[in-house]
Amino acid sequence: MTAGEERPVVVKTRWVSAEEDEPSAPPRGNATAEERPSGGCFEAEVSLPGVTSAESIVAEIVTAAEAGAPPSLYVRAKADGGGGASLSADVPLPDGCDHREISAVKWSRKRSTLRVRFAASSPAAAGGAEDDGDDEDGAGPLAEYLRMLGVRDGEAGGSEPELEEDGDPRDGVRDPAGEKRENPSRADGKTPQPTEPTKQTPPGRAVRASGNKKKRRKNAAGRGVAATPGRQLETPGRQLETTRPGVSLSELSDDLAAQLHARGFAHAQFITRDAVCVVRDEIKRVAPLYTDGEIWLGKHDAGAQIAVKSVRGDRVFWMDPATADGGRFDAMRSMLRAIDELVLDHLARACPKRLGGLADRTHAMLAEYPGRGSRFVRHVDNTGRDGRRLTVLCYLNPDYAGEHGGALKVYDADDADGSRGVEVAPAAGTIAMFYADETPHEVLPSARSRHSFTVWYYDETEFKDAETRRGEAAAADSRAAHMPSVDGSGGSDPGATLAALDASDREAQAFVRRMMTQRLTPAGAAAAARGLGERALRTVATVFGAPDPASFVVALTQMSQSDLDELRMEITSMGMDNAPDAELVA
Ligand SMILES: O=C(O)CCC(=O)C(=O)O
Ligand SMILES: [Fe+2]
Repeated sequence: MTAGEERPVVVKTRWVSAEEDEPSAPPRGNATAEERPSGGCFEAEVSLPGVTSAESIVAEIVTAAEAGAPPSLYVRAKADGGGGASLSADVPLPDGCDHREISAVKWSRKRSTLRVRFAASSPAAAGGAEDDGDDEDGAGPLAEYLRMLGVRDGEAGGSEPELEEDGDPRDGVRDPAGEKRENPSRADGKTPQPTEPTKQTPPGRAVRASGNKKKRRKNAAGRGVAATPGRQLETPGRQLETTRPGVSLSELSDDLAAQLHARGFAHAQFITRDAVCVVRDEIKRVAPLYTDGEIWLGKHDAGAQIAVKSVRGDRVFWMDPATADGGRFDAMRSMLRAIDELVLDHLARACPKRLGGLADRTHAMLAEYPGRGSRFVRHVDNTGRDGRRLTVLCYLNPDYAGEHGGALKVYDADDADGSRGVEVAPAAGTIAMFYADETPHEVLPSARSRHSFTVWYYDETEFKDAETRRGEAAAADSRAAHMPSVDGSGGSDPGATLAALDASDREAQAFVRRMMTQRLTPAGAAAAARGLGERALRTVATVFGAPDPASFVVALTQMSQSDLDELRMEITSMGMDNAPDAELVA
């Protein structure tokens, strides 16, 4: 364990027997750290004196750079008051503890302790649990859990007493599958606000919607979809906005337009639950093709596109027309046609000022938030004038219930402190839309798998301007491979964002990932940085906020381990803290 710089951090570890781990079991004597019981779990309790909110804790599992070193639970936090002392603890995880399987997390605000339980690995899993060099899961579920704790813990207090409870350590222990969890959103509907990251959702391979407007209008009969009466969903402590009685496409458009006028976003029941089931059945076929949703870390002109699960936890698949037209996605295509008609023919007329210039759209992005607290922190989709004007989502969750969490939370464009967010349940067939260039929104932690698809409609003029800028940038710098290509010329696989990254981007990305998921020494990090190509190093320096590549390498060599840890944590928690020089762009 490494104690923090200014305050003592006490770490207690122990093996917990299966009986004690079972919430309904009567208390038993604890197993000691040495006696590993069969079944049960390994528990690490980290006391963080002076820390009063889970929001100021970042925790992750790090795998050491050196072969053979055990993975560890690395916790860093800021104490309140007096300049906010930094605390950190590095808890090596013993053999027999599956560092990939967090079975419970509890934050006790009263005692300022964070308790994390890991499943005991089965003999077969124990072998497989060794670091295989795949760092994808490094910052995984624990960080997400902590975000959930942050959501539940806070000033408003009250509705989730187990988080504040001292006493029996079994209190408040959570089921990672979310089975027994209450809605992870705070009862007052508020979510702790990261200072707002500017963030965009990637258009992927953007395309013009097939055909011209007239043709689309002709095709968009909306067959196979029908609006139906909505229902109200309740969740402990608050009511989610959901749906309203179904109507025709033009009536639906009138309603949505009125909502857009009044508050900048809109939602309604769009397709039936049955239609949702058919679509879900269709998209099962592409399930293996989903890849991690990515965000852009860095600035507009330099950065790396990477997956940061704690910021954006979905997996996505871009459905290009060739796939959609392949004859196997009839319901999906029918739904898209109906949405095109709704937006391009009805809403564009009803909201001429903001939507009158809509012409084309991106491919449909299928997304799944896999549960386990996966979320997408508050962001605005289009902060770079990339042409996207309207975001349209349709939710594909036939059995959604409020306690599953995962609500879309939408804020007024001028709601800087995020106090006036409205939650929309991702219930089967609900359509939601908002202005892509001005509406902050987030996906609250989802305890269950949550499916949706999204299309972004372009404003023609802004899009053309963006295209011109991209053309210029591409001529100057082939990094334009990052940017959407309207004609699909950037590659043949719209799902594989990574494929569009050139070699130096990949190099930069690998370095950033390594920095975020492995506990490198400063010398090791500097050596790795020196090994980067010139352009990758430039990108990486920008991501880490260095003025230039050389200073970045020098800074790494001069850093202490705790400086480096701090830097890593800053990057890991981007989006929570909005590191000052960085933009988050998805
Ligand atoms: O799924 C949602 O409700 C919103 C997702 C989102 O904000 C995005 O993909 O940019
Ligand atoms: Fe978004």
